[in-house]
Amino acid sequence: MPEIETFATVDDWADACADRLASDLAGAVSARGKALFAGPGGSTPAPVYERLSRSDLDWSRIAVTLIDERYVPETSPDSNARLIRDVLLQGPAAAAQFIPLYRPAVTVDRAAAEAAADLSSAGGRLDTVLLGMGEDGHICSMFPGSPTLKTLLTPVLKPTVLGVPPGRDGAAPTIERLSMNLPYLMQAGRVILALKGRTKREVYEREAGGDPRMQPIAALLAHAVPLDVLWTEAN
Ligand SMILES: O=C1O[C@H](COP(=O)(O)O)[C@@H](O)[C@H](O)[C@H]1O
Repeated sequence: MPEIETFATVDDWADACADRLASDLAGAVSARGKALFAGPGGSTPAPVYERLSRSDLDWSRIAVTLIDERYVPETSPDSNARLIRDVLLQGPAAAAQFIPLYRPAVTVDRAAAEAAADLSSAGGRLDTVLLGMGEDGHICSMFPGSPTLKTLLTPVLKPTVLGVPPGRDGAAPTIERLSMNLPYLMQAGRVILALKGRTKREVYEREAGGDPRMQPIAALLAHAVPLDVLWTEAN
Protein backbone atom coordinates (compact mmCIF):
# COMPACT_ATOMS: atom_id res chain seq x y z
CA MET A 1 0.00 0.00 0.00
CA PRO A 2 1.49 3.43 -0.86
CA GLU A 3 2.29 5.67 2.07
CA ILE A 4 -0.44 8.21 2.84
CA GLU A 5 1.26 11.60 2.51
CA THR A 6 -0.14 13.95 5.15
CA PHE A 7 -0.43 17.74 4.76
CA ALA A 8 -1.10 20.16 7.62
CA THR A 9 -3.34 22.53 5.66
CA VAL A 10 -5.62 22.49 2.63
CA ASP A 11 -3.29 25.02 0.99
CA ASP A 12 -0.26 22.74 1.37
CA TRP A 13 -2.23 19.73 0.17
CA ALA A 14 -3.68 21.54 -2.86
CA ASP A 15 -0.24 23.00 -3.74
CA ALA A 16 1.31 19.51 -3.65
CA CYS A 17 -1.45 17.98 -5.82
CA ALA A 18 -1.27 20.81 -8.38
CA ASP A 19 2.54 20.79 -8.48
CA ARG A 20 2.65 17.06 -9.28
CA LEU A 21 -0.03 17.33 -11.95
CA ALA A 22 1.75 20.32 -13.55
CA SER A 23 5.09 18.50 -13.46
CA ASP A 24 3.59 15.41 -15.16
CA LEU A 25 1.90 17.54 -17.83
CA ALA A 26 5.08 19.53 -18.50
CA GLY A 27 7.04 16.27 -18.80
CA ALA A 28 4.57 14.80 -21.29
CA VAL A 29 4.51 17.97 -23.41
CA SER A 30 8.29 18.04 -23.44
CA ALA A 31 8.57 14.32 -24.34
CA ARG A 32 5.68 13.93 -26.80
CA GLY A 33 4.51 17.43 -27.65
CA LYS A 34 1.13 16.85 -25.99
CA ALA A 35 -0.46 15.69 -22.74
CA LEU A 36 -3.77 14.24 -21.54
CA PHE A 37 -5.18 14.92 -18.05
CA ALA A 38 -8.33 13.54 -16.40
CA GLY A 39 -9.90 14.83 -13.20
CA PRO A 40 -12.95 14.32 -11.00
CA GLY A 41 -15.98 16.36 -10.05
CA GLY A 42 -17.32 16.68 -6.52
CA SER A 43 -16.38 18.93 -3.62
CA THR A 44 -12.70 17.98 -3.39
CA PRO A 45 -10.85 19.23 -6.48
CA ALA A 46 -11.67 22.97 -6.72
CA PRO A 47 -8.57 24.27 -4.83
CA VAL A 48 -6.36 21.95 -6.88
CA TYR A 49 -7.96 23.08 -10.16
CA GLU A 50 -7.56 26.75 -9.17
CA ARG A 51 -3.83 26.28 -8.67
CA LEU A 52 -3.34 24.06 -11.72
CA SER A 53 -5.08 26.62 -13.96
CA ARG A 54 -2.37 29.15 -13.03
CA SER A 55 0.50 26.78 -13.90
CA ASP A 56 2.97 27.94 -16.49
CA LEU A 57 2.29 25.19 -19.06
CA ASP A 58 1.78 25.17 -22.81
CA TRP A 59 -1.93 24.60 -22.34
CA SER A 60 -2.55 24.62 -26.10
CA ARG A 61 -0.86 21.19 -26.13
CA ILE A 62 -2.89 19.78 -23.25
CA ALA A 63 -6.23 17.96 -23.45
CA VAL A 64 -8.42 17.82 -20.36
CA THR A 65 -11.15 15.29 -19.66
CA LEU A 66 -13.12 13.80 -16.77
CA ILE A 67 -12.74 10.48 -14.99
CA ASP A 68 -16.52 10.37 -14.62
CA GLU A 69 -19.66 12.39 -15.23
CA ARG A 70 -23.34 12.46 -14.46
CA TYR A 71 -25.45 12.04 -17.60
CA VAL A 72 -26.56 15.67 -17.52
CA PRO A 73 -25.75 18.65 -19.76
CA GLU A 74 -23.35 21.37 -18.63
CA THR A 75 -26.28 23.62 -17.72
CA SER A 76 -26.94 21.34 -14.72
CA PRO A 77 -25.33 22.21 -11.37
CA ASP A 78 -24.55 18.47 -11.10
CA SER A 79 -22.34 18.55 -14.19
CA ASN A 80 -18.68 17.73 -13.56
CA ALA A 81 -17.86 19.39 -16.89
CA ARG A 82 -19.28 22.61 -15.52
CA LEU A 83 -16.83 22.48 -12.58
CA ILE A 84 -13.92 21.87 -14.95
CA ARG A 85 -14.94 24.78 -17.20
CA ASP A 86 -15.65 27.17 -14.31
CA VAL A 87 -12.57 26.42 -12.20
CA LEU A 88 -9.83 24.69 -14.24
CA LEU A 89 -10.25 26.02 -17.78
CA GLN A 90 -9.64 29.61 -16.74
CA GLY A 91 -6.73 32.01 -17.33
CA PRO A 92 -3.82 30.29 -19.13
CA ALA A 93 -5.60 26.94 -18.93
CA ALA A 94 -8.46 28.23 -21.11
CA ALA A 95 -6.22 27.34 -24.08
CA ALA A 96 -6.53 23.60 -23.30
CA GLN A 97 -8.74 21.31 -25.37
CA PHE A 98 -11.67 19.95 -23.33
CA ILE A 99 -13.05 16.49 -24.12
CA PRO A 100 -16.34 16.06 -22.23
CA LEU A 101 -17.75 12.63 -21.41
CA TYR A 102 -21.35 13.84 -21.60
CA ARG A 103 -22.89 14.37 -25.01
CA PRO A 104 -26.54 14.12 -26.02
CA ALA A 105 -27.07 10.63 -27.44
CA VAL A 106 -29.81 8.04 -27.78
CA THR A 107 -28.53 6.20 -24.69
CA VAL A 108 -25.87 6.73 -22.05
CA ASP A 109 -24.02 3.70 -23.46
CA ARG A 110 -23.89 5.35 -26.88
CA ALA A 111 -22.58 8.58 -25.29
CA ALA A 112 -19.93 6.55 -23.45
CA ALA A 113 -18.80 4.87 -26.67
CA GLU A 114 -18.52 8.25 -28.41
CA ALA A 115 -16.53 9.71 -25.51
CA ALA A 116 -14.19 6.69 -25.53
CA ALA A 117 -13.60 7.16 -29.27
CA ASP A 118 -12.81 10.87 -28.80
CA LEU A 119 -10.33 10.04 -26.02
CA SER A 120 -8.72 7.40 -28.16
CA SER A 121 -8.25 9.97 -30.95
CA ALA A 122 -6.62 12.30 -28.41
CA GLY A 123 -4.00 9.67 -27.58
CA GLY A 124 -5.88 7.50 -25.09
CA ARG A 125 -3.25 7.06 -22.41
CA LEU A 126 -3.65 9.48 -19.50
CA ASP A 127 -0.41 11.21 -18.54
CA THR A 128 -1.72 12.15 -15.13
CA VAL A 129 -4.97 11.78 -13.20
CA LEU A 130 -6.53 13.51 -10.22
CA LEU A 131 -8.88 11.12 -8.39
CA GLY A 132 -11.43 11.86 -5.67
CA MET A 133 -13.16 9.34 -3.42
CA GLY A 134 -16.63 9.51 -1.90
CA GLU A 135 -17.23 8.61 1.73
CA ASP A 136 -18.93 5.43 0.45
CA GLY A 137 -15.60 4.39 -1.12
CA HIS A 138 -16.51 5.17 -4.74
CA ILE A 139 -13.93 6.46 -7.18
CA CYS A 140 -14.83 7.58 -10.72
CA SER A 141 -18.45 6.28 -10.90
CA MET A 142 -17.47 2.88 -9.47
CA PHE A 143 -19.96 2.56 -6.64
CA PRO A 144 -19.56 -0.36 -4.20
CA GLY A 145 -22.56 -2.66 -4.63
CA SER A 146 -23.71 -1.20 -7.97
CA PRO A 147 -24.57 -3.50 -10.92
CA THR A 148 -21.79 -2.23 -13.22
CA LEU A 149 -19.04 -2.35 -10.59
CA LYS A 150 -17.73 -5.78 -11.62
CA THR A 151 -17.35 -4.69 -15.25
CA LEU A 152 -15.75 -1.36 -14.33
CA LEU A 153 -13.22 -3.18 -12.12
CA THR A 154 -12.32 -5.93 -14.60
CA PRO A 155 -8.59 -5.42 -15.16
CA VAL A 156 -8.24 -7.32 -18.44
CA LEU A 157 -10.60 -5.17 -20.56
CA LYS A 158 -9.27 -2.36 -22.72
CA PRO A 159 -9.32 1.18 -21.26
CA THR A 160 -12.77 2.59 -22.03
CA VAL A 161 -15.69 4.72 -20.86
CA LEU A 162 -18.86 2.91 -19.80
CA GLY A 163 -22.44 3.95 -19.15
CA VAL A 164 -23.46 3.43 -15.52
CA PRO A 165 -27.19 2.90 -14.76
CA PRO A 166 -28.77 4.12 -11.51
CA GLY A 167 -28.53 1.75 -8.52
CA ARG A 168 -31.45 -0.49 -7.60
CA ASP A 169 -34.01 0.61 -4.99
CA GLY A 170 -32.54 4.11 -4.62
CA ALA A 171 -28.92 2.93 -4.14
CA ALA A 172 -26.11 5.07 -5.54
CA PRO A 173 -25.72 6.30 -8.18
CA THR A 174 -29.08 8.01 -8.23
CA ILE A 175 -28.87 8.99 -11.90
CA GLU A 176 -27.19 7.61 -15.02
CA ARG A 177 -23.48 8.29 -15.25
CA LEU A 178 -20.43 7.77 -17.43
CA SER A 179 -17.20 6.42 -16.01
CA MET A 180 -13.70 5.47 -17.03
CA ASN A 181 -12.93 1.85 -16.14
CA LEU A 182 -10.06 0.51 -14.02
CA PRO A 183 -7.79 -0.21 -17.04
CA TYR A 184 -7.86 3.53 -17.83
CA LEU A 185 -6.29 4.18 -14.42
CA MET A 186 -3.89 1.23 -14.78
CA GLN A 187 -2.31 2.69 -17.93
CA ALA A 188 -1.98 6.24 -16.54
CA GLY A 189 1.42 7.82 -15.92
CA ARG A 190 0.37 8.73 -12.38
CA VAL A 191 -2.86 8.76 -10.35
CA ILE A 192 -3.10 11.23 -7.48
CA LEU A 193 -5.77 10.22 -4.97
CA ALA A 194 -6.69 13.47 -3.20
CA LEU A 195 -8.40 12.91 0.17
CA LYS A 196 -9.72 15.47 2.66
CA GLY A 197 -11.04 14.78 6.14
CA ARG A 198 -10.67 12.04 8.75
CA THR A 199 -13.63 10.00 7.49
CA LYS A 200 -12.12 9.59 4.02
CA ARG A 201 -8.79 8.46 5.50
CA GLU A 202 -10.60 5.83 7.56
CA VAL A 203 -12.60 4.68 4.53
CA TYR A 204 -9.41 4.45 2.44
CA GLU A 205 -7.59 2.42 5.10
CA ARG A 206 -10.54 0.09 5.58
CA GLU A 207 -11.25 -0.42 1.87
CA ALA A 208 -7.57 -0.98 1.00
CA GLY A 209 -7.73 -4.42 2.58
CA GLY A 210 -10.94 -5.38 0.79
CA ASP A 211 -11.76 -7.56 -2.21
CA PRO A 212 -10.39 -6.01 -5.45
CA ARG A 213 -13.40 -7.35 -7.36
CA MET A 214 -15.81 -5.45 -5.07
CA GLN A 215 -13.90 -2.47 -3.61
CA PRO A 216 -12.54 0.18 -6.00
CA ILE A 217 -9.76 1.24 -3.61
CA ALA A 218 -8.62 -2.37 -3.18
CA ALA A 219 -8.65 -2.74 -6.98
CA LEU A 220 -6.34 0.29 -7.40
CA LEU A 221 -3.85 -1.33 -5.06
CA ALA A 222 -4.15 -4.85 -6.44
CA HIS A 223 -3.62 -3.87 -10.07
CA ALA A 224 -0.52 -1.69 -9.77
CA VAL A 225 -2.15 1.64 -10.50
CA PRO A 226 0.74 4.17 -10.10
CA LEU A 227 -0.79 5.81 -7.05
CA ASP A 228 0.13 8.79 -4.84
CA VAL A 229 -2.23 9.28 -1.88
CA LEU A 230 -2.30 12.86 -0.54
CA TRP A 231 -4.40 13.59 2.53
CA THR A 232 -5.21 16.55 4.72
CA GLU A 233 -7.35 16.34 7.82
CA ALA A 234 -8.81 19.81 7.25
CA ASN A 235 -12.11 19.70 5.41
O1 LIG B 1 -19.79 11.60 -7.58
C1 LIG B 1 -18.68 12.02 -7.49
O2 LIG B 1 -18.07 12.04 -6.27
C2 LIG B 1 -16.68 11.78 -6.14
C3 LIG B 1 -16.27 12.26 -4.76
O3 LIG B 1 -16.80 13.55 -4.54
P1 LIG B 1 -16.48 14.45 -3.25
O4 LIG B 1 -17.57 15.49 -3.25
O5 LIG B 1 -16.54 13.56 -2.05
O6 LIG B 1 -15.13 15.03 -3.48
C4 LIG B 1 -15.91 12.41 -7.27
O7 LIG B 1 -14.55 11.99 -7.21
C5 LIG B 1 -16.52 12.03 -8.61
O8 LIG B 1 -15.78 12.56 -9.70
C6 LIG B 1 -17.94 12.55 -8.64
O9 LIG B 1 -18.57 12.27 -9.88
